[in-house]
Amino acid sequence: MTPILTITDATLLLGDGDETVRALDDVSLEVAAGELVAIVGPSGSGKSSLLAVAGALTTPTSGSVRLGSTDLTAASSRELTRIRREQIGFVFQSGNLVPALKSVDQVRLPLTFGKVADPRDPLELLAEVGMEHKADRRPHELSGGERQRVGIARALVTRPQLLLVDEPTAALDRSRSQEVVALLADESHSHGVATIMVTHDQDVLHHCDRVLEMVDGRLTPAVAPTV
Ligand SMILES: Nc1ncnc2c1ncn2[C@@H]1O[C@H](COP(=O)(O)OP(=O)(O)OP(=O)(O)O)[C@@H](O)[C@H]1O
Repeated sequence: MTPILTITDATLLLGDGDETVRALDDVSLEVAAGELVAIVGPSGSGKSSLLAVAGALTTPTSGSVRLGSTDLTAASSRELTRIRREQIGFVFQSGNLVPALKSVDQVRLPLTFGKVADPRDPLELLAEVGMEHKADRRPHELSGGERQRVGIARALVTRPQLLLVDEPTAALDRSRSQEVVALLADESHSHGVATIMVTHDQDVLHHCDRVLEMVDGRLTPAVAPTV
């Protein structure tokens, strides 16, 4: 099967002169449609850098990144902006919702930045993540887990091929964490989305199809899947 995301020999140097940090060191990764891949590893090991490179927010110093048939390392910044908006969904630590907007408008927001070929219906998507009954609520009226659900719906409204998720359970208790990652697994599997999730949370890894570990900018499949 052709992977959705293919990172080949990516190295990312950050900083300058004597202060240069090898944030990514010859990283290769393929993620297939419908696959949920977890990235674990110590603080400062390069996990955020990997998400930034996968999400076309940063171009690696060397190596290549392909999304479907598009080489992101060769694309113009205008093209990258379009790809990020239409083909990549981002989910952040605590939902990153806009304080003034109702849930349904949070989900609709990515559709207001320009034309999207085949958007999901925001209300249907809210129903799918179990939040249709709170479509009119604003973030301060929602729990942490509910905010994450809305954030996940917002990331999926453009039908992205790739979903990048940064520590989705950082602000959640154990049972909410399980629910949110189970939802991510379900959405990835049922809609064929290639998903990469960075997490420190060992308790949610059993929901993931693969677990990789980042150490000193290098990616290894060293972590045994936890059941
Ligand atoms: N803009 C920058 N300039 C210089 N060095 C940077 C920059 N951003 C990150 N780094 C360094 O690159 C390395 C990887 O950082 P990164 O944020 O990718 O790690 P991480 O695994 O996501 O960490 P955490 O779990 O704490 O979020 C670290 O050594 C960090 O200090």
